[in-house]
Amino acid sequence: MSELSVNSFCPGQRWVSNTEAELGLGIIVDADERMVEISFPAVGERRHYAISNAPLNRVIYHKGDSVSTIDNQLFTIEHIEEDEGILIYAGLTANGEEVNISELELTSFIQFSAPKDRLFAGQLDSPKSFALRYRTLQELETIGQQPVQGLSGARVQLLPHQLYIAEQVASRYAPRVLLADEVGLGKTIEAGMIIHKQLFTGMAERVLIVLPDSLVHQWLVEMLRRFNLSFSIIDQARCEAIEDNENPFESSQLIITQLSFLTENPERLQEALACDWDLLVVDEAHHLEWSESGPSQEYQCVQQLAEHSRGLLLLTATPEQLGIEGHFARLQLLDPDRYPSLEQYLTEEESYTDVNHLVMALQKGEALSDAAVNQLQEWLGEHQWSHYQQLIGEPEKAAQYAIARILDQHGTGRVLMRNTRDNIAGFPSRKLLPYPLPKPADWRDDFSQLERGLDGVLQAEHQWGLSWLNHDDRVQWLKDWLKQHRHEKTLLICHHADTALDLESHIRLRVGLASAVFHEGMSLLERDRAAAYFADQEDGADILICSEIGSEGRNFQFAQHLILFDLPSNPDLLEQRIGRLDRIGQENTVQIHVPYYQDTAQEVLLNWYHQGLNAFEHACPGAHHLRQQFGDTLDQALTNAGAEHSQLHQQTAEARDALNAKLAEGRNHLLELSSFNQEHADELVQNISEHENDGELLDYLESVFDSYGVDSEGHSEATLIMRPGDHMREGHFPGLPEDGFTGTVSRQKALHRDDMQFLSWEHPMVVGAMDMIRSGDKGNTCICSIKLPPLKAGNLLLEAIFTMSYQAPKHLQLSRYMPVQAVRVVVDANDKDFSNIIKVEHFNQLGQKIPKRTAQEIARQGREAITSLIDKAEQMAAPEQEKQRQAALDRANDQLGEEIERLQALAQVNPNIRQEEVEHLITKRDAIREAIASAQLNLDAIRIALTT
Ligand SMILES: Nc1ncnc2c1ncn2[C@@H]1O[C@H](COP(=O)(O)OP(=O)(O)OP(=O)(O)O)[C@@H](O)[C@H]1O
Repeated sequence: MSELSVNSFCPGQRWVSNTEAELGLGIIVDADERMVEISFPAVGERRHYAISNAPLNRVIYHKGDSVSTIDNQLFTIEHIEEDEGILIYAGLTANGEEVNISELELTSFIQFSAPKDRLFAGQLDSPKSFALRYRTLQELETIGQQPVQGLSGARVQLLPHQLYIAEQVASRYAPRVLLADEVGLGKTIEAGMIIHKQLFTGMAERVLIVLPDSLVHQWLVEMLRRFNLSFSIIDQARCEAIEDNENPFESSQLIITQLSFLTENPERLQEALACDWDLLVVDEAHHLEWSESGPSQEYQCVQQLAEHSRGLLLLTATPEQLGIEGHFARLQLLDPDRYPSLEQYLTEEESYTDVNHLVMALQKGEALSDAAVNQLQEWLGEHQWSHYQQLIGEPEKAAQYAIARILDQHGTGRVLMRNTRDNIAGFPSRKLLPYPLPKPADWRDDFSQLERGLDGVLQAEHQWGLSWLNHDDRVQWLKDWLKQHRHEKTLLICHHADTALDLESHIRLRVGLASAVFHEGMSLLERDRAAAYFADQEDGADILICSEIGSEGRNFQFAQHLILFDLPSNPDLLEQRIGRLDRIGQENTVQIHVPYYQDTAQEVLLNWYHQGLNAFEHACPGAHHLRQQFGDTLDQALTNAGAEHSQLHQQTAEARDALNAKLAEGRNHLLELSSFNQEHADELVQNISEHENDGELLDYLESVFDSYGVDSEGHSEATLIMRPGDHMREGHFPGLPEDGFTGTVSRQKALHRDDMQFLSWEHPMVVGAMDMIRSGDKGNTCICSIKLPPLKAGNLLLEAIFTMSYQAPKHLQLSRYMPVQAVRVVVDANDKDFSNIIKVEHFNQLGQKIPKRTAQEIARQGREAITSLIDKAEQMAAPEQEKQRQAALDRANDQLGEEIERLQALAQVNPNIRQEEVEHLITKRDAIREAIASAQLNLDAIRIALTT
């Protein structure tokens, strides 16, 4: 081809820009001795260049290349001729038709992006860009191999119990789980981590969070501030702003909405149901009431959504708050195969102690009695038993296998995760401070005669009606107390909004404290403002007075004092109230102040909670059960307040101890086993900590910023200020706002400084930059010179990087079986394999940049030699293709095989499992296998080095 005119410009010739590849294929319009004019029809632009340094490369196709004409006719070149400087390509179309096409007739819509095409089109990158590209692949490979992938970027303290649950749950395909940690242990954070990991690893794309009204803002802020996840709220206002026929739930991938919005607007529910969801998250799930007589509207709404979503996270600290049936119904929402009937569930609960004993024996490696072996065989079922038998030569592995199956299929199941304060060190204690007040003379005890029944006594304000503030001694007590505790942040919870409102205005006027009120009559915005005013440490409210809605989900751990102005009749609600302060981040003993009237039902309830359940100073896991067990006796005691009730307290306390012991032996221990494993959790923490702050990320970012023209300057240790530079290569840099931002790689700093973002390998800017580099072509071709003494001068060396690529429907999520794994090959003209001898660092350090024109000349003149080097490299890398396919297949078989096996085992005990379900999984596994089998190893980047 050397006789073809490659360097002189002639109108009609096709050239390409070296610096603006996106312009497509250009046509020379005019050329004289000094200037050349070129038009780029694909983008409708023209450029004028001085001939001496025009950044243009002549495009000459070669025999065997497939090219397209302006009319989109594809042909393969057979022969090339030149006619007065213009190339004529002769070739064959797909139908075998012979064509003669002038280069003028070729399509202008081409982009050279494959490394080989770019190299021969003279589009060469600097050694720095090549090094950055390869480093990006290596970093992606490291990230993809870490079990903590997706969990390390959140701006949170690394708490083992949360990381453990998040890792366990988020690694599953379409997880369906009830997160039931005790109040305040961080379920929102766990859910955030799970969502983030699923999104980060491509296992989920569309997420719907359904919340009680009062928690919308808090979730929105937590998701953004802690996880960089930007959710959109869909409510009435947003729907009105959206076009008539557009489904508002399609307007974003990440959506938060209110449960009440869906139950009150059936057409909106239908719109939500019309969408495809990967993950549905429902907070305060105990509100989804269900009983055999009929499910609540809320339950039905979530049930429909749950059927339309692959994954489901239900969050509640008090799963049994509204009854065991409701708890069961929610478990059934999550995993109908595992929880086919209430009856079976109740029977199973009875056998948790036996399950626990067997699991413990297996864990300790004890010899099993004949009875235990029979039991194990029965529980495992035929298929799993035979698998267990096969493993028996490796006792530990066999035991682990059996334990996992028993816990899942006969224990508390893999859908229920619960951590308790007992598992977690460092929680502050709680202290009850009761304040007895003499019973007023006009007190009405007989609540059967009161309009509000028991509430008329527990919520004393009802005794006096509208003028209650003048009569109720709790009000004076409160004023006195507040005067003694001025400027100590205090949360007061009472049942009714009206009570909260009356109290707040009274306190504000009479005590002169900065106060705020929080109740269901306020708009969401007003409530959030009130909560923020209370949270403000410098100019904020000293006291926040809440109605019952303040007792759920909200974060008030910066306060130490909780005043319970009345007591709820449900002990789970009591725990929810205390949980506002007794949560992660509380640094002091939580002081629970309870004013009450002596010799009234208030005193009876207080004493029963305290002496019977010990519910003020400790979370009481069996509270709901005990409330049911002692319901009648307690109700009687409440009507007979003046009597002695120590026997009831003692009986309750004994039952509590017995129940706790039973739970510890059975359910709770099983839950603990599946919800927490200290050793594994510590490994996760260590794994994240190890990679943090090691300088690698900042160093990487420096190279990226340097290459893409982003300005950055040091702010303080481990902290950078970043902003778009004046000479930024791309108009836009992913994740970098116009006015820049400050980011730190120090987790501690990020936790204390809201004005800084937490920079990690999972930060959107870092992910965006890596994605841009990986999917773009910058850095995929490079020609340099290298001096390596043993190698003779004047030879070409090729460093080729390959990665696997595949075409598969997104829902198969192939990336989780086939993470990035670059293959690097170095070869010379004698076919000698230097891959393990000349490392990438050698090239990076010894490779010298050479003038672009010279490099382009090398590419042109060395085309044949380079092509043959690439062919050789492809042959050398080829076996990796099979290896990577096999590794991906193994991963897919492991994960999906386990799921199929589980379903088959459950089907033996649960006739509801349909054969189609099993078949569906098998079909999916086959599709994944097929996609993996067609994955190809492709050339990602090439660097040619001329030895000197
Ligand atoms: N890992 C963490 N790092 C920093 N703060 C955390 C972490 N986990 C939880 N928190 C904080 O602790 C508080 C309680 O967390 P969260 O709201 O997730 O708890 P919860 O279990 O959902 O509570 P509830 O049962 O009341 O709904 C929140 O203020 C949260 O921001």
